[in-house]
Amino acid sequence: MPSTSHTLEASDLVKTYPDGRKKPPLRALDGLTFAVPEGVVLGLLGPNGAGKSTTVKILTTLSRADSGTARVAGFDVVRQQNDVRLAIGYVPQKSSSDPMATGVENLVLSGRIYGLSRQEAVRRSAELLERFDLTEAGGRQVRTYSGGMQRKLDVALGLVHRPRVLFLDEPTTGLDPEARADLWNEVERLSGNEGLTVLLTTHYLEEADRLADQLAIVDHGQVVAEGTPESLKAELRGDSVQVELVDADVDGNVRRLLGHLPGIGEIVVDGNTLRARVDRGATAVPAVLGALEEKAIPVTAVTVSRPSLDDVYLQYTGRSFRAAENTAGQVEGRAA
Ligand SMILES: Nc1ncnc2c1ncn2[C@@H]1O[C@H](COP(=O)(O)OP(=O)(O)OP(=O)(O)O)[C@@H](O)[C@H]1O
Repeated sequence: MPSTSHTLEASDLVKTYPDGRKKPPLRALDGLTFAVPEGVVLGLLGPNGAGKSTTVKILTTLSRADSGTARVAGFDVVRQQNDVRLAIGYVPQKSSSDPMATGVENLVLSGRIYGLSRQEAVRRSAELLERFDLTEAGGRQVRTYSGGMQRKLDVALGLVHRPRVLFLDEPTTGLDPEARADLWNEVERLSGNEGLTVLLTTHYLEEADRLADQLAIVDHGQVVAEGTPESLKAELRGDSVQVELVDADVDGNVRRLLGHLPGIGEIVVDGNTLRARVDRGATAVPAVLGALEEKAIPVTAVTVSRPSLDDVYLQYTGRSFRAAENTAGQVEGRAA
Protein backbone atom coordinates (compact mmCIF):
# COMPACT_ATOMS: atom_id res chain seq x y z
CA MET A 1 0.00 0.00 0.00
CA PRO A 2 1.40 3.42 -0.86
CA SER A 3 2.14 5.43 2.23
CA THR A 4 0.36 8.73 2.66
CA SER A 5 3.54 10.47 3.78
CA HIS A 6 5.86 11.98 1.23
CA THR A 7 8.58 9.84 -0.34
CA LEU A 8 10.37 12.82 -1.84
CA GLU A 9 10.43 16.03 0.09
CA ALA A 10 12.55 19.15 -0.39
CA SER A 11 11.95 22.12 1.82
CA ASP A 12 13.40 25.57 1.21
CA LEU A 13 16.68 24.32 -0.27
CA VAL A 14 19.32 26.97 -0.84
CA LYS A 15 22.65 26.25 -2.52
CA THR A 16 25.27 28.74 -3.61
CA TYR A 17 28.42 28.10 -5.62
CA PRO A 18 31.46 30.38 -5.59
CA ASP A 19 31.53 32.24 -8.91
CA GLY A 20 35.13 33.25 -9.39
CA ARG A 21 37.16 36.12 -8.02
CA LYS A 22 35.34 39.24 -6.79
CA LYS A 23 32.04 38.00 -8.18
CA PRO A 24 29.13 37.29 -5.82
CA PRO A 25 28.37 33.60 -5.25
CA LEU A 26 25.93 32.03 -7.70
CA ARG A 27 22.62 31.10 -6.09
CA ALA A 28 21.80 27.81 -7.84
CA LEU A 29 18.90 26.97 -5.49
CA ASP A 30 16.88 29.72 -3.92
CA GLY A 31 14.31 28.16 -1.61
CA LEU A 32 13.37 25.16 -3.72
CA THR A 33 10.43 23.23 -2.25
CA PHE A 34 8.34 20.23 -3.34
CA ALA A 35 6.80 17.06 -1.93
CA VAL A 36 5.42 13.95 -3.60
CA PRO A 37 4.01 10.64 -2.30
CA GLU A 38 5.17 7.11 -3.12
CA GLY A 39 4.78 5.70 -6.63
CA VAL A 40 4.73 9.07 -8.37
CA VAL A 41 6.94 10.20 -11.24
CA LEU A 42 8.00 13.72 -10.34
CA GLY A 43 9.30 15.71 -13.29
CA LEU A 44 11.62 18.62 -12.61
CA LEU A 45 11.37 20.71 -15.75
CA GLY A 46 13.58 23.69 -16.39
CA PRO A 47 16.08 25.12 -18.85
CA ASN A 48 19.83 24.57 -18.53
CA GLY A 49 21.12 26.07 -15.33
CA ALA A 50 17.72 26.19 -13.57
CA GLY A 51 19.06 24.07 -10.70
CA LYS A 52 17.77 20.59 -11.54
CA SER A 53 21.06 18.69 -11.24
CA THR A 54 21.96 20.56 -8.07
CA THR A 55 18.64 19.41 -6.56
CA VAL A 56 19.31 15.81 -7.61
CA LYS A 57 22.82 15.93 -6.14
CA ILE A 58 21.47 17.14 -2.79
CA LEU A 59 18.70 14.53 -2.71
CA THR A 60 21.13 11.74 -3.58
CA THR A 61 23.57 12.90 -0.84
CA LEU A 62 26.28 13.84 -3.36
CA SER A 63 26.11 17.49 -2.38
CA ARG A 64 24.92 19.41 0.65
CA ALA A 65 22.53 22.36 0.72
CA ASP A 66 23.59 25.56 2.48
CA SER A 67 20.21 25.55 4.20
CA GLY A 68 16.85 23.84 4.01
CA THR A 69 16.03 20.16 4.47
CA ALA A 70 15.27 17.18 2.27
CA ARG A 71 13.95 13.69 2.97
CA VAL A 72 14.03 10.73 0.62
CA ALA A 73 12.08 7.53 1.41
CA GLY A 74 11.57 8.98 4.89
CA PHE A 75 15.28 9.55 5.57
CA ASP A 76 17.00 12.88 6.10
CA VAL A 77 19.61 13.40 3.36
CA VAL A 78 22.20 14.78 5.78
CA ARG A 79 21.61 12.91 9.04
CA GLN A 80 20.71 9.53 7.47
CA GLN A 81 22.94 9.52 4.40
CA ASN A 82 23.56 5.77 4.39
CA ASP A 83 19.87 4.91 4.63
CA VAL A 84 19.17 7.30 1.75
CA ARG A 85 21.91 5.72 -0.37
CA LEU A 86 20.51 2.23 0.10
CA ALA A 87 16.98 3.38 -0.67
CA ILE A 88 17.80 5.09 -3.96
CA GLY A 89 19.08 4.35 -7.43
CA TYR A 90 20.82 7.17 -9.27
CA VAL A 91 21.23 7.36 -13.03
CA PRO A 92 23.50 10.34 -13.68
CA GLN A 93 23.53 12.41 -16.88
CA LYS A 94 26.77 10.79 -17.97
CA SER A 95 26.86 7.01 -18.07
CA SER A 96 28.60 5.38 -15.13
CA SER A 97 29.10 1.99 -16.80
CA ASP A 98 32.54 0.66 -17.73
CA PRO A 99 32.64 0.59 -21.55
CA MET A 100 35.32 -2.09 -21.63
CA ALA A 101 33.33 -4.50 -19.43
CA THR A 102 30.27 -6.43 -20.60
CA GLY A 103 26.72 -5.57 -19.56
CA VAL A 104 26.68 -8.58 -17.22
CA GLU A 105 30.04 -7.64 -15.66
CA ASN A 106 28.82 -4.09 -15.03
CA LEU A 107 25.62 -5.30 -13.39
CA VAL A 108 27.29 -7.98 -11.27
CA LEU A 109 29.92 -5.53 -10.03
CA SER A 110 27.22 -3.03 -9.11
CA GLY A 111 25.29 -5.74 -7.26
CA ARG A 112 28.42 -6.78 -5.34
CA ILE A 113 29.08 -3.15 -4.37
CA TYR A 114 25.59 -3.07 -2.88
CA GLY A 115 26.35 -6.19 -0.85
CA LEU A 116 24.66 -8.91 -2.92
CA SER A 117 26.36 -12.32 -2.94
CA ARG A 118 27.93 -13.30 -6.28
CA GLN A 119 25.09 -15.73 -6.91
CA GLU A 120 22.43 -13.11 -6.10
CA ALA A 121 24.21 -10.51 -8.22
CA VAL A 122 24.35 -12.89 -11.21
CA ARG A 123 20.66 -13.75 -10.79
CA ARG A 124 19.65 -10.10 -10.47
CA SER A 125 21.73 -9.08 -13.49
CA ALA A 126 20.05 -11.76 -15.66
CA GLU A 127 16.65 -10.55 -14.46
CA LEU A 128 17.44 -6.94 -15.31
CA LEU A 129 18.93 -7.75 -18.71
CA GLU A 130 15.76 -9.61 -19.56
CA ARG A 131 13.61 -6.83 -18.15
CA PHE A 132 15.33 -4.27 -20.41
CA ASP A 133 15.53 -6.52 -23.43
CA LEU A 134 19.32 -6.68 -23.26
CA THR A 135 19.80 -10.41 -22.66
CA GLU A 136 21.47 -11.01 -26.02
CA ALA A 137 23.79 -8.04 -25.60
CA GLY A 138 24.68 -8.93 -22.00
CA GLY A 139 27.89 -10.74 -22.94
CA ARG A 140 29.19 -7.91 -25.14
CA GLN A 141 31.39 -5.01 -24.11
CA VAL A 142 29.27 -1.94 -23.38
CA ARG A 143 31.28 0.14 -25.87
CA THR A 144 29.60 -1.83 -28.65
CA TYR A 145 26.08 -0.83 -27.47
CA SER A 146 23.94 1.79 -29.19
CA GLY A 147 23.16 4.96 -27.20
CA GLY A 148 19.70 3.63 -26.34
CA MET A 149 21.05 0.28 -25.13
CA GLN A 150 23.66 2.02 -22.99
CA ARG A 151 21.01 4.19 -21.42
CA LYS A 152 18.84 1.19 -20.63
CA LEU A 153 21.84 -0.48 -19.01
CA ASP A 154 22.40 2.69 -16.96
CA VAL A 155 18.83 2.48 -15.68
CA ALA A 156 19.27 -1.24 -14.96
CA LEU A 157 22.44 -0.41 -12.98
CA GLY A 158 20.40 2.01 -10.89
CA LEU A 159 17.92 -0.76 -10.07
CA VAL A 160 20.28 -3.59 -9.07
CA HIS A 161 19.64 -3.23 -5.34
CA ARG A 162 15.85 -2.80 -5.71
CA PRO A 163 15.66 0.84 -4.62
CA ARG A 164 12.42 2.53 -3.59
CA VAL A 165 13.28 5.75 -5.37
CA LEU A 166 15.00 6.17 -8.72
CA PHE A 167 16.68 9.41 -9.83
CA LEU A 168 16.99 9.92 -13.56
CA ASP A 169 18.98 13.01 -14.50
CA GLU A 170 18.07 13.98 -18.07
CA PRO A 171 17.72 10.34 -19.10
CA THR A 172 17.08 10.83 -22.81
CA THR A 173 19.47 13.65 -23.69
CA GLY A 174 21.39 12.67 -26.82
CA LEU A 175 19.15 9.72 -27.73
CA ASP A 176 17.50 9.41 -31.13
CA PRO A 177 13.68 9.59 -31.19
CA GLU A 178 13.23 5.81 -31.33
CA ALA A 179 15.52 5.13 -28.38
CA ARG A 180 13.85 7.98 -26.49
CA ALA A 181 10.39 6.49 -27.04
CA ASP A 182 11.71 3.11 -25.91
CA LEU A 183 13.08 4.57 -22.68
CA TRP A 184 9.84 6.47 -22.07
CA ASN A 185 7.98 3.15 -22.17
CA GLU A 186 10.44 1.67 -19.69
CA VAL A 187 10.03 4.56 -17.26
CA GLU A 188 6.24 4.28 -17.49
CA ARG A 189 6.48 0.59 -16.68
CA LEU A 190 8.74 1.23 -13.69
CA SER A 191 6.33 3.59 -12.03
CA GLY A 192 3.14 1.92 -13.22
CA ASN A 193 3.72 -1.79 -12.59
CA GLU A 194 6.59 -1.67 -10.19
CA GLY A 195 5.44 1.13 -7.89
CA LEU A 196 8.78 2.91 -7.89
CA THR A 197 8.93 6.61 -7.03
CA VAL A 198 10.89 8.40 -9.74
CA LEU A 199 12.44 11.83 -9.86
CA LEU A 200 13.19 12.74 -13.44
CA THR A 201 14.86 15.92 -14.60
CA THR A 202 14.35 17.06 -18.12
CA HIS A 203 14.52 20.02 -20.39
CA TYR A 204 12.26 18.38 -22.95
CA LEU A 205 8.71 19.69 -22.65
CA GLU A 206 7.34 16.63 -24.45
CA GLU A 207 9.11 14.26 -22.08
CA ALA A 208 7.76 16.09 -19.02
CA ASP A 209 4.27 16.06 -20.50
CA ARG A 210 4.39 12.36 -21.27
CA LEU A 211 6.09 10.95 -18.17
CA ALA A 212 5.49 13.19 -15.18
CA ASP A 213 2.53 12.47 -12.88
CA GLN A 214 3.53 15.60 -11.00
CA LEU A 215 5.50 18.39 -12.56
CA ALA A 216 7.57 21.03 -10.81
CA ILE A 217 8.68 23.82 -13.11
CA VAL A 218 12.04 25.09 -11.91
CA ASP A 219 13.32 28.54 -12.74
CA HIS A 220 16.29 30.29 -11.16
CA GLY A 221 16.49 27.73 -8.35
CA GLN A 222 12.82 27.88 -7.34
CA VAL A 223 9.71 25.85 -8.13
CA VAL A 224 7.52 28.40 -9.88
CA ALA A 225 4.59 26.09 -10.70
CA GLU A 226 3.51 22.63 -9.58
CA GLY A 227 0.78 20.22 -10.57
CA THR A 228 -0.05 17.52 -13.06
CA PRO A 229 0.81 18.51 -16.65
CA GLU A 230 -2.92 18.47 -17.39
CA SER A 231 -3.90 20.69 -14.48
CA LEU A 232 -1.13 23.17 -15.26
CA LYS A 233 -2.31 23.44 -18.87
CA ALA A 234 -5.98 23.58 -17.86
CA GLU A 235 -5.29 26.58 -15.64
CA LEU A 236 -4.48 28.59 -18.76
CA ARG A 237 -7.62 29.85 -20.38
CA GLY A 238 -7.97 30.41 -24.12
CA ASP A 239 -5.99 28.92 -27.00
CA SER A 240 -2.53 29.19 -28.39
CA VAL A 241 -2.04 30.52 -31.93
CA GLN A 242 1.15 29.88 -33.85
CA VAL A 243 2.06 31.78 -37.03
CA GLU A 244 4.88 30.53 -39.27
CA LEU A 245 6.24 33.40 -41.35
CA VAL A 246 8.11 33.03 -44.63
CA ASP A 247 10.61 35.67 -43.46
CA ALA A 248 11.70 36.19 -39.85
CA ASP A 249 10.19 39.22 -38.11
CA VAL A 250 13.56 40.88 -37.56
CA ASP A 251 12.32 44.44 -37.05
CA GLY A 252 9.28 43.48 -34.93
CA ASN A 253 6.71 44.83 -37.44
CA VAL A 254 4.59 41.68 -37.49
CA ARG A 255 4.67 41.43 -33.74
CA ARG A 256 3.43 45.03 -33.40
CA LEU A 257 0.77 44.53 -36.07
CA LEU A 258 -0.70 41.43 -34.43
CA GLY A 259 -0.27 42.84 -30.94
CA HIS A 260 -2.88 45.50 -31.75
CA LEU A 261 -5.58 42.96 -32.61
CA PRO A 262 -8.28 42.47 -29.97
CA GLY A 263 -8.17 39.32 -27.83
CA ILE A 264 -4.47 38.63 -28.45
CA GLY A 265 -2.15 38.25 -25.47
CA GLU A 266 1.62 38.61 -25.34
CA ILE A 267 3.38 37.49 -28.52
CA VAL A 268 6.60 35.50 -28.38
CA VAL A 269 8.88 35.47 -31.41
CA ASP A 270 11.23 32.60 -32.12
CA GLY A 271 12.90 32.86 -35.53
CA ASN A 272 10.15 32.63 -38.14
CA THR A 273 7.56 31.57 -35.57
CA LEU A 274 5.25 33.86 -33.62
CA ARG A 275 3.20 32.43 -30.75
CA ALA A 276 0.43 34.12 -28.82
CA ARG A 277 -2.21 33.19 -26.30
CA VAL A 278 -5.64 34.27 -27.49
CA ASP A 279 -9.08 34.36 -25.87
CA ARG A 280 -10.66 32.31 -28.66
CA GLY A 281 -8.76 30.62 -31.47
CA ALA A 282 -11.78 30.53 -33.77
CA THR A 283 -12.07 34.33 -33.89
CA ALA A 284 -8.36 35.11 -33.60
CA VAL A 285 -7.23 33.17 -36.67
CA PRO A 286 -9.34 35.06 -39.27
CA ALA A 287 -8.27 38.34 -37.67
CA VAL A 288 -4.60 37.33 -37.75
CA LEU A 289 -4.75 36.12 -41.35
CA GLY A 290 -6.68 39.26 -42.43
CA ALA A 291 -4.13 41.60 -40.82
CA LEU A 292 -1.20 39.76 -42.41
CA GLU A 293 -2.83 39.68 -45.82
CA GLU A 294 -3.61 43.40 -45.70
CA LYS A 295 0.10 44.13 -45.21
CA ALA A 296 1.12 41.49 -47.79
CA ILE A 297 3.14 39.54 -45.22
CA PRO A 298 3.56 35.95 -46.48
CA VAL A 299 2.91 33.08 -44.05
CA THR A 300 3.44 29.35 -44.40
CA ALA A 301 1.02 28.22 -41.69
CA VAL A 302 -1.24 29.33 -38.88
CA THR A 303 -2.22 26.78 -36.26
CA VAL A 304 -4.45 26.83 -33.20
CA SER A 305 -3.92 24.51 -30.26
CA ARG A 306 -4.79 24.16 -26.61
CA PRO A 307 -2.14 25.64 -24.33
CA SER A 308 0.99 23.50 -24.10
CA LEU A 309 3.58 23.20 -21.36
CA ASP A 310 5.52 25.86 -23.26
CA ASP A 311 2.60 28.23 -22.64
CA VAL A 312 2.57 27.18 -18.98
CA TYR A 313 6.28 27.92 -18.77
CA LEU A 314 5.79 31.31 -20.41
CA GLN A 315 2.97 32.14 -18.01
CA TYR A 316 5.07 31.48 -14.91
CA THR A 317 8.48 32.72 -16.00
CA GLY A 318 7.65 35.46 -18.51
CA ARG A 319 9.73 33.88 -21.27
CA SER A 320 9.42 30.99 -23.69
CA PHE A 321 11.24 27.75 -22.91
CA ARG A 322 13.34 27.94 -26.08
CA ALA A 323 14.39 31.51 -25.28
CA ALA A 324 15.33 30.47 -21.72
CA GLU A 325 17.42 27.58 -23.08
CA ASN A 326 19.17 29.91 -25.51
CA THR A 327 19.92 32.47 -22.81
CA ALA A 328 21.28 29.74 -20.52
CA GLY A 329 23.51 28.61 -23.39
CA GLN A 330 24.82 32.15 -23.90
CA VAL A 331 25.59 32.58 -20.21
CA GLU A 332 27.42 29.27 -20.15
CA GLY A 333 29.22 30.17 -23.33
CA ARG A 334 30.47 33.42 -21.82
CA ALA A 335 31.56 31.72 -18.64
CA ALA A 336 33.50 29.01 -20.48
N1 LIG B 1 30.03 22.77 -9.17
C1 LIG B 1 29.59 23.96 -9.56
N2 LIG B 1 30.32 25.07 -9.39
C2 LIG B 1 29.88 26.29 -9.77
N3 LIG B 1 28.67 26.51 -10.33
C3 LIG B 1 27.87 25.43 -10.54
C4 LIG B 1 28.29 24.10 -10.18
N4 LIG B 1 27.29 23.25 -10.50
C5 LIG B 1 26.31 24.00 -11.04
N5 LIG B 1 26.65 25.31 -11.06
C6 LIG B 1 25.81 26.41 -11.55
O1 LIG B 1 24.59 26.39 -10.81
C7 LIG B 1 23.48 26.67 -11.65
C8 LIG B 1 22.51 25.51 -11.62
O2 LIG B 1 23.13 24.39 -12.26
P1 LIG B 1 22.45 22.95 -12.41
O3 LIG B 1 23.46 22.06 -13.05
O4 LIG B 1 21.86 22.55 -11.12
O5 LIG B 1 21.28 23.29 -13.43
P2 LIG B 1 20.44 22.31 -14.33
O6 LIG B 1 19.05 22.84 -14.28
O7 LIG B 1 20.65 20.92 -13.90
O8 LIG B 1 21.04 22.53 -15.76
P3 LIG B 1 21.65 21.45 -16.78
O9 LIG B 1 20.49 20.95 -17.52
O10 LIG B 1 22.57 22.28 -17.62
O11 LIG B 1 22.37 20.42 -15.96
C9 LIG B 1 24.06 26.95 -13.03
O12 LIG B 1 24.21 28.35 -13.17
C10 LIG B 1 25.40 26.26 -12.99
O13 LIG B 1 26.32 26.90 -13.87
